[in-house]
Amino acid sequence: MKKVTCTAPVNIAVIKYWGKRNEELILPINSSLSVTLHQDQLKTTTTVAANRDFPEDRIWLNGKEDNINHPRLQSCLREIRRLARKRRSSGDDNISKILNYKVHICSVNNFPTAAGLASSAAGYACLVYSLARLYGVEGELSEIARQGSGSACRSMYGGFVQWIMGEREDGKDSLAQQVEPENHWPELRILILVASAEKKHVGSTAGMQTSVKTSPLLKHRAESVVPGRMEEMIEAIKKKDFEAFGQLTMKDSNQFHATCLDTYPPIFYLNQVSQRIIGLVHRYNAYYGTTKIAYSFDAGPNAVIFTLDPTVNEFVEIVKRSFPPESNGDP
Ligand SMILES: Nc1ncnc2c1ncn2[C@@H]1O[C@H](COP(=O)(O)OP(=O)(O)OP(=O)(O)O)[C@@H](O)[C@H]1O
Ligand SMILES: C[C@@](O)(CCOP(=O)(O)OP(=O)(O)O)CC(=O)O
Repeated sequence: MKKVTCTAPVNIAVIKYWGKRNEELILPINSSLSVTLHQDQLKTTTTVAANRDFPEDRIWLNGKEDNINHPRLQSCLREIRRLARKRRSSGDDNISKILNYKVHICSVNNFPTAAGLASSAAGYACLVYSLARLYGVEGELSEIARQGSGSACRSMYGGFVQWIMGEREDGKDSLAQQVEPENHWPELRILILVASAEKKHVGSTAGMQTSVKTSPLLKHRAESVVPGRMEEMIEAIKKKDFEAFGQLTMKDSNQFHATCLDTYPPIFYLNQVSQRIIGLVHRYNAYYGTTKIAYSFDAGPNAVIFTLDPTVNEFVEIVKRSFPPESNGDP
């Protein structure tokens, strides 16, 4: 038996991906950019084992058996095995044996699954990386992780990562690329305020399909807004300019949720707690006359807060005062 265990962190998009031009290959209608969290925070841990006694491939997600025939899971397995076969044909005998075995995959998220906290990103990045290690496959793996879940390709790298949308129909140029490494902006802090750990009603995949079909705002965003924002965001990150970084992050999150509202029928991911957090952040920044805190919301009500180290304690105190424990269900 051969067994490998790996971990992969969640990434939080500050320029959001929303909408595909190819559903099967998972090719996006716009580029996106994210910050990958540290390995010791929100993460997936996956163990993959290959054994000659396993009669079939199987997967367990958070302790419960899941559907191994899920097309996205099958795409990742097929692509990694294809690369492994290529390696075998170039003379690597160790791989031959394992390629004849079935695999068991066991994956655990240390945070809520399918609650808008990018579990599919960490989950598929971890799956692809673990399988690659099992089969001794190396090289550009973001293209395979992308076929599990679009946002997963960005979790293949640490630090600040862009997913370049690409132009080719076969998706070979739709890849993740590190913009700056993990240690680039050590003062940057990310806090997650969990407004609800419930599974969301409209998943990202289905939600963005409806948006592509019905939202004129999404088309405008992809064609005329995101290209400029990608450039501005990369510059803000390179210069460690929090004012620019924070404002772009909030504006992009707001526009993403505006496209959800522009979708027909509309999709609501934010709830009253999210709206109160947005108000709190803007009041805090207005008080200081500068952007000291920024928020971003994925496809769910949970807030991701970006700030710099000296601001953390004061802001956390304000959140605690605004959402006392007895107000139940709040962060
Ligand atoms: N550890 C994992 N291993 C494999 N697949 C996973 C894992 N975690 C989540 N997934 C898959 O991802 C799905 C959830 O993805 P979905 O996009 O709906 O939510 P999310 O990723 O938590 O939120 P969002 O992408 O909006 O931030 C799960 O139903 C499961 O199929
Ligand atoms: C709002 C988002 O988090 C949407 C993520 O969508 P997914 O990557 O989960 O969607 P699929 O490609 O269909 O699996 C924004 C982002 O992470 O860029």
